[in-house]
Formats: sequence, structure tokens, C-alpha cells
Amino acid sequence: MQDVELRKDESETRIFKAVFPNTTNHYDTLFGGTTLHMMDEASFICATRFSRKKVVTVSTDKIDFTKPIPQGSIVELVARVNKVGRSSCVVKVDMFMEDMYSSNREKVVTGYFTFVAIGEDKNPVPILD
Ligand SMILES: CCCCCCCCCCCCCCCC(=O)SCCNC(=O)CCNC(=O)[C@H](O)C(C)(C)COP(=O)(O)OP(=O)(O)OC[C@H]1O[C@@H](n2cnc3c(N)ncnc32)[C@H](O)[C@@H]1OP(=O)(O)O
Repeated sequence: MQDVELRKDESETRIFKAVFPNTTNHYDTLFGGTTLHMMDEASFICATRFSRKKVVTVSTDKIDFTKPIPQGSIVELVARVNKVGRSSCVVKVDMFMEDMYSSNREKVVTGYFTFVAIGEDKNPVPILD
């Protein structure tokens, strides 16, 4: 088996998105549900690249929306495997917000997503061989 720390490094996943009007609410800020969708997608890609197996989301920790993310921002999602179990792994996702026209950048949301590797029968299998 490849070194676990190396796999964590190699599966770290970064996705950039622009916050356009089709993703915002009537306050002109990013929908909470859209934020969760982006985080789920980034963590799913990360867990898949880490395990190279079919994985399903089994749990997420509490996620706080403490800063509004205005229309016209750029967001970056950084997903990295944080913990490895027998059939599961926990992926930490940080979302950063950047202004388009300045170098201002801050972390706005963090979430932890747990994935389980499943086989053809949909039962858990080892996350790594
Ligand atoms: C507007 C346009 C929309 C477009 C749209 C695009 C969507 C763009 C987003 C993309 C994102 C893609 C994401 C795709 C992935 C899904 O969508 S998956 C769908 C949602 N998830 C599911 O349906 C999973 C349903 N759950 C299950 O099938 C079963 O619970 C599971 C996962 C197979 C586990 O079965 P189980 O019998 O509970 O297994 P068990 O042996 O008890 O536990 C297995 C492991 O899970 C852990 N575990 C079990 N329960 C929990 C728990 N509650 N919390 C933490 N760990 C747990 C155990 O600790 C154990 O860990 P290990 O010690 O083995 O490491």
C-alpha cells in the first residue's frame, strides 16, 4: 500500500468558483445550500482520489455560516483527508473567499465530511487496500 501521508498529499483537492448571481439569494450573498453543495462535491472528489473506490457520504459535522459571501467574490475550496478509519475517512473542507479586485482573502467556512467506501453489494469495504 502506498504511504498514507503521501496519498493524503496527492489527493488534496482545490476547486475555485466565482460567485455569480445564479448562486445568490435576495441579499446578494451565496446560498447556504449552494455552499454545502460545493463542499460536498470537493470532499467527495478528495475522498474518491484518496481511495480510488466508490464512496458515499455517511455524515457531516455541524457547519456554521459566520460570514456572508457576496456576489462577485471568488471562492476556493480546499479538501484534505483528515482521518482514516477501516472503511471510512473524514475529509476537512475549508472555504476561502477572495475579492476579485484586491488580494483580500479570508477563511469563511469549515466542514468535516465522513465517507465510507462501499463494494458492489453496497456494504462497507476497506477504504484502502
Ligand atoms: C443543482 C445541481 C445539483 C447537481 C447535484 C450534483 C451534486 C454534487 C455534489 C457531489 C457530491 C457527490 C457525493 C456523492 C455521494 C453521495 O451522494 S452518497 C448519498 C448519501 N449517502 C448515502 O446514501 C449513504 C447511506 N448510508 C449507507 O448506505 C450506510 O450507512 C453505509 C455508509 C454503507 C454504512 O453502513 P453501516 O452498516 O452503517 O456500516 P458500519 O459497518 O456500521 O460502519 C462503516 C463505517 O462508517 C462509519 N460510520 C457509520 N455511521 C457513521 C456516522 N453516522 N458518522 C460517522 N461515521 C459513521 C463507522 O464508524 C465505520 O467506520 P470505520 O471504522 O470502518 O472506518
